[in-house]
This record gives sequence, C-alpha cells and structure tokens, in this order.
Amino acid sequence: MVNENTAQEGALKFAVAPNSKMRSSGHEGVPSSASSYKDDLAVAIRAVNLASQLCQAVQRNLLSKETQSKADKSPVTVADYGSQALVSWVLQRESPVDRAAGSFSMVAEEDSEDLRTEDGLPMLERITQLVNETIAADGTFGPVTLSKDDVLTAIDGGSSPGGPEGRHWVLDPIDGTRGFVRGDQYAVALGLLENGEVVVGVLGCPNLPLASIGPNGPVSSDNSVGCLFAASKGAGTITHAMDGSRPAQRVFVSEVSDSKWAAFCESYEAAHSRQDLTANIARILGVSAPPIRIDSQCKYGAMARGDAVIYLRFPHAGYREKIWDHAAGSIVITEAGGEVFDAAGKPLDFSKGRFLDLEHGIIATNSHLKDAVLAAVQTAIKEQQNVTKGESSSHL
Ligand SMILES: Nc1ncnc2c1ncn2[C@@H]1O[C@H](COP(=O)(O)O)[C@@H](OP(=O)(O)O)[C@H]1O
Ligand SMILES: [Mg+2]
Ligand SMILES: [Mg+2]
Ligand SMILES: [Mg+2]
Repeated sequence: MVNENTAQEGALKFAVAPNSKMRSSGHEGVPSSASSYKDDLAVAIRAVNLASQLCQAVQRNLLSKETQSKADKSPVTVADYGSQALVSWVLQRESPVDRAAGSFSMVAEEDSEDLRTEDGLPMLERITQLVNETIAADGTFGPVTLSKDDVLTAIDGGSSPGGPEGRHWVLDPIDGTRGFVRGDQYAVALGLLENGEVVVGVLGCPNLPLASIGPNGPVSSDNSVGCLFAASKGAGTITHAMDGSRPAQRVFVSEVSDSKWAAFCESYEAAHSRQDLTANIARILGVSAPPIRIDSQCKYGAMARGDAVIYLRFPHAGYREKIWDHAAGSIVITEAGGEVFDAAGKPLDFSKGRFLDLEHGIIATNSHLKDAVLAAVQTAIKEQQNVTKGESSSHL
C-alpha cells in the first residue's frame, strides 16, 4: 500500500508543482442542493458505507478458505459476495425512485452460481452470517435477518444486462480484489446509469489515506485512512472521511498544465495494464515522478482530489473492460473537472451493456493536458507497433 512515508519520501525526491488540493465547498454533506439525483446519491452513499463496513471486517480476518477462484481464475472472496448482497438489499429496500417505479435494475460483477452448489454452501453460510452481522452492527435498519435464500436473491439482483435505456445501477462490490486480499487498496464502486449516461457515482475507499498519496502530498503525521467520494451530474464531487471524522469537501482535479510536473497513476498489477507502454508515455510527456501504483478505482478518487494528474490504463491484448470497473470512477473525475477517454480521445460509452466498447486503453487527466496526453499515447502506441513490426520482419 502506498503509505504516507512513501508520499513524504516522494515529496522530498521530486519537485512537483503545487496544484489545487481539496477546496472547501462552503457547504457540508452531499452536494445535493443543485442535484436532481439527491435521493439516489443519498441511498448510494448509505449502501456503499454499509458494504464497506463488511469489507473492512473481512479484510481484518481474511482466511484462505474465504477466497475462491472464478472460472476466469480471478479471485473472489466472501466480502465480494457480501458487499454485493448488501448494496443490492439496501438499494431495493431504500431507494425511493426504484420503489416508486416498482422496478430495479443493477449490473454487478458477481453472481450466485457457485454459491448454489453443495461445495458453495459453507461460503454461503459465512456470507449470510457476515451480512446479518453488518446490518445488526450498523443498527439503522431495525431488526432484520436475511436468510441464505435472501442473500442469493440479493446477489442476483445484479444480473441486469444494462443497456442504453432506463435506469441501471452499476456495482463493483469490491474493485481491486487482489489488493483487498493483499491487505492493500480496494474500492466499493457504485454508479447509476440513466439512458446510458453515468449520473451518480460513489466510491468507498476504506484503506485510502486521507492525506495525499501523490509525490507532492503534504508532509503530515496523520495516518488516517478511509475516504468516500461521491458525485452526481451537475453537482460536483465531494469527499469525506468514512469514519465521519472530517466533514465533506468539494474536490477538484489538479490544474497542472505542464506535463513535466504531472504525476501519473496506474494499476498495481502489471497484468492489468502495460507498464512498459505507460513508462514510454511518461517519457514522451517528460514526467519525472515515478508512477503511483495502487489497486482499484481508488485511483480515480485520488486523482479527483489532485494526488495524481494523469491515470493511464492499457490492458494486454484481448482484454475487454467491464462497465463496473469505471462507471463510478469516471463521474467522480468528470464532476471534479477532469476528463476520461479512450486512446482515440472518445469519452467512455456505458450504454453498450456489461462491457465497454472502446479503442484500446483508458486515460484520465485534466482539460489542460488532454491533447498532450492523447498525442503522447498515440505516439507511444505507434512506436511500439513499429518495434513489433521490426521484430517480426527480422524473423523472416
Ligand atoms: N488482464 C486484465 N487486464 C485489465 N484489467 C483486468 C485484468 N484482469 C482483471 N482486471 C480488472 O482490473 C480490476 C482491478 O483494477 P486495477 O487494475 O485498477 O486494480 C479488476 O476488478 P476486480 O478486482 O473487481 O475483479 C478486474 O476487473
Ligand atoms: Mg473480480
Ligand atoms: Mg473491478
Ligand atoms: Mg470486483
């Protein structure tokens, strides 16, 4: 995990220009006064907070039997399932808009298939116990106990195909499961799509330091962690401490306009993004600070408050991005004044169902640097294609 020591060491080693850090919004709580998504944002924050409590409890005591491999060999834990069950349960029970409409649609990462087998029963029992313990410890939902069937049904509330019309919640119950299992960063990421557009996004980042993780972060002895980011269309992005110890503040992306002062962030996992390509992009841009490597959509949250100025993500060939990996994070960035786009410079399109349909790679930065970063990305991709062509012709 990137900790404050690393940030402090970075601050000594790399001269990075000051940027706009958290600025007070002048009003506390959710940025609701101008938002027509006030109720959606409030219920989304409640759901993400509850699910984050379950994740924190599990991460403290993670046992190996509580992690399994899915068919694609990626890990899934009792907390991924428990988080999905809780968010689905809270939204279906508490969302005034969905209840009034009598319909609920959610596109979420996990499903209950493996838990419905005989082998899955112990895991289902553990998830049900965790879900009920979390609801009881929270204390704001009254006396309620979910059965194993209720938990399975809640998990499968996330089976919607999404699409270009209507309302769809989009959930990654734990984004960065590998980071979660390692004891590092992860996020509970919940978005809301309306006619294909992300209109609400909430990121619960229980391990993210409140202090900046960027190379120009403040030298501070405050080791507090746990940040929530919340955004809704037209109403900005706010952050607050998950334990309530600090009030909500508006955040804005960095205003750095000279790329040599721009720190960039990327995946911790080299298998998730081509770190050779991002190193070349950074070289072309003249970036001197080393990459900030952390798991999950915490990167979008950290960028939204100015810790990093650029986010680069270039999966290896053949990987298809899913909407739940970017929906909440993208609105957290755009409402903080930033831009999120693909290698062709196009904004991400969340209207195509469970997958994003994009031109190789996802990039986020501020509006000053968009053209320069895009040009560097396209140059680095061409250079790499030329190297590949050269290598294959030398084998002829
Ligand atoms: N080969 C791959 N290339 C790109 N992304 C991948 C990948 N394998 C898994 N991922 C995605 O990367 C996400 C984590 O993001 P990051 O790399 O920013 O930490 C994972 O989310 P989950 O942990 O929710 O499965 C998963 O969806
Ligand atoms: Mg996963
Ligand atoms: Mg994910
Ligand atoms: Mg996940």
